[in-house]
Amino acid sequence: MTFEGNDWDVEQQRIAEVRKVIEAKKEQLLKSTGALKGDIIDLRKKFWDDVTVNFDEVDDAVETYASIKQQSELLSERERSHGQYYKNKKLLDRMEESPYFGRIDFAEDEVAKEAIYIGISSLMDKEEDHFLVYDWRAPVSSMYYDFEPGPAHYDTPEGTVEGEIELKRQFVTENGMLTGMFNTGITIGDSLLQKVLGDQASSQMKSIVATIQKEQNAIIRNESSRLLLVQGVAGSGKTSAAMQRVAYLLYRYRKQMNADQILLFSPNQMFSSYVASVLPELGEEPMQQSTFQEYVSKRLDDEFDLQTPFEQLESSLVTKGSGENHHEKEAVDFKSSASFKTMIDNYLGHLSSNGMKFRSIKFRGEVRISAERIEEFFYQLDSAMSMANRVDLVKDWLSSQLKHVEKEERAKDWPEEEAALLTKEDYLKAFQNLEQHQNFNEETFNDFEKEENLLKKMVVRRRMASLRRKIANYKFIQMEKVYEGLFNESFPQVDLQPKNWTQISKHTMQNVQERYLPVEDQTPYLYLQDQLEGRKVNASIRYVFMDEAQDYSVFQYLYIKEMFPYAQFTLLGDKHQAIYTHNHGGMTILDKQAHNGEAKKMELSRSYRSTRPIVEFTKHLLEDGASIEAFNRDGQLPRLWEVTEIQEAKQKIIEVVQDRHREGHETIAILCYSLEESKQVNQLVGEQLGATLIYKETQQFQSGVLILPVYFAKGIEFDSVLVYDAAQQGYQDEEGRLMLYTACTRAMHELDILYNEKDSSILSEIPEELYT
Ligand SMILES: Nc1ncnc2c1ncn2[C@@H]1O[C@H](COP(=O)(O)OP(=O)(O)OP(=O)(O)O)[C@@H](O)[C@H]1O
Repeated sequence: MTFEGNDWDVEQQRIAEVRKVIEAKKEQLLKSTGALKGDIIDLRKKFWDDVTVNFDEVDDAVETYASIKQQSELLSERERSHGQYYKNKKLLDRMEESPYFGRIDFAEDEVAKEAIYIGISSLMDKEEDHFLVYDWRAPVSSMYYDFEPGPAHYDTPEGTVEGEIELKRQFVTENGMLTGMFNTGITIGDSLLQKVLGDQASSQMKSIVATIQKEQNAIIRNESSRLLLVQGVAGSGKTSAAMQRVAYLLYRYRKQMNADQILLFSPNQMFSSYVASVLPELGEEPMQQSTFQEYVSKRLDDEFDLQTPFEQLESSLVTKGSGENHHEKEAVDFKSSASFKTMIDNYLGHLSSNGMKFRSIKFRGEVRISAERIEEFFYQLDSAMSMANRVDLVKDWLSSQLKHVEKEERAKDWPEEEAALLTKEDYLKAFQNLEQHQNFNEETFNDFEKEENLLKKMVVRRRMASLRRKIANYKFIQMEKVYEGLFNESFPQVDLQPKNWTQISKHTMQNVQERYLPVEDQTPYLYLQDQLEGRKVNASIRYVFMDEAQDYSVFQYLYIKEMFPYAQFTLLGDKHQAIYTHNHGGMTILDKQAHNGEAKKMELSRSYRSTRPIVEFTKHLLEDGASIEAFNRDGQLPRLWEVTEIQEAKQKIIEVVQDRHREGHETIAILCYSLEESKQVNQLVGEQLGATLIYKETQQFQSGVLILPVYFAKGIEFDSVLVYDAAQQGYQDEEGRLMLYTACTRAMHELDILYNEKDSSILSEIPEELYT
């Protein structure tokens, strides 16, 4: 709508005034920062001037230590404040560009009426009396997202405040100048959202605070649920909601919590880098981010050749239909389930009385404490104790046994021989050691016998260090054998076993013996290990977010949950994008039943990413896609291109990509069924298009022409998407359908689909008027 000149001018005038205040605050900040910076430089330069260094006597050393500590605390306190100032300055810079994005005029009654301006952070006037801008996360700001003009209310710690919104307005400001202004509730649809969604894709996710939708706001501000499940269709803003929720929680609990106490599990590293900029953009520190695979690798990489989830998926995709992976699928399904966890719990009960496997402790090639002795010691311990307690007692016992071994070894000849070969540095070290611990002076060190004893002790200690380390790390348990025992006939669990248990068992044992651990065995293996070793839980994390949650198995979720017992969980995902092998047809952790009903579930059914024609098209790829709503943004109908031979495909891809380039699109993805297919397509057109092949998950997301398998594109979006060979066999079953849906829903503005023979494919189910 057009505004009367007056309204526009008044708002532009206010922006200018607020910018002046921002400018003044920046100057003030700069002054204090300048002083601080000077302090820091000074402190660093003169660090040692104010420290009295004296190690002559013990008392002097203690004093020296205290004075260094005091000085470095002073320095780090100054550095921390400087960091805070720097952060505030960046926030003010951003606010100077665009001081606020929204306004509501809220009247509690005839007298108490206020124009509330909403921005990324709050701002007080010069006198620090009134809010010129309210933080979008403040209680009063929630009305901006939740209500159209008319009756409205918001919650405060003191209770609910009711009133009337008389005006709701959105602003677009660039470089401090008002470039757009919309009164909502009068215009049809959301003009600002239209504008934002029409923008080009970016290699970094953007914040959505100016246009958060009501249903997303409910997710962002939810505080009551310990477990929040968000099922949202592709492009409905799940990841966006998760990011703004992190920012909200950091604001809401700013006195009790910092960003290090929030952890996001993301699907892959490419995604991690894609979302990394959102929180800094909102003036917050980024939360911790990890992929579950990173955690698993850290724990098991030394011991096993680990399959990655992508390798698992690729292998299942390329062998699909060949009948080769039939048993594998059954194994994956079972090992991903809660039943398998129950089976392991039962197995732990069984291990309590027999079946533990230990490793003999060898030193210099000789068994010093045999596996049988360790086993005997373990099983004579009170079985009422937990397994982890008993294992710990074994560890203590072994450490003490090792002392005897050490003593015996010192009496042998080899330490003396090895001591003769010690370097000068070693001697010096020994001497210092002696001085420190035994108050020796130089003369007594010349005592030959003492010197020799000390050196022998040192030699033996050194040789035994790695053994001690191994014992401290529970390497005396033969973990891989204990895991194998789970699949052994001596532990019958008939009621829980799946149909092909014998075959599954054989295959698993073979893998473990070959030191290869497929994805489905990794979490169960870690779980069993943790139960035996009594791994410490992480008590500091308060919130855990799991994005693309449909891709985690029930077992993985239960494992993660136990790892963070004090955390509240937010799981976000889409059952229609469940393309991982363990989830076909089954329940995902987004289902309430997976949590015994103890969860709050919220649904997002409107898709914001893609244009209306793309959403209308993609929802027909699903059998139950009818409830998916499109946001009203215009665009071209998706284009289907029939090609019958490879040279024709090559020609078409080049033509389409060049057209999209000409139209001004920067991020163009050619999405393929598998990595194998991506490589073939790259061979075909990669060079000519200057395309980048994404072949591993650690690659950074970038703009340009990208060729990648669908599973790498999860969670990410592109201006234009070309799906290659969409009628191929692999896309025909239920799993394939979800993959094709995932692929097509990555497109923001343009969707092109290449196919060979569409008649018998899923594409033939789509009404013809939805594409050209
Ligand atoms: N309220 C909003 N305002 C502006 N943009 C939005 C809003 N909600 C979503 N978007 C945009 O829609 C796109 C999709 O959002 P997002 O990636 O968060 O969705 P998603 O549900 O996680 O998608 P998927 O499941 O397909 O990965 C992004 O470009 C995001 O910026």
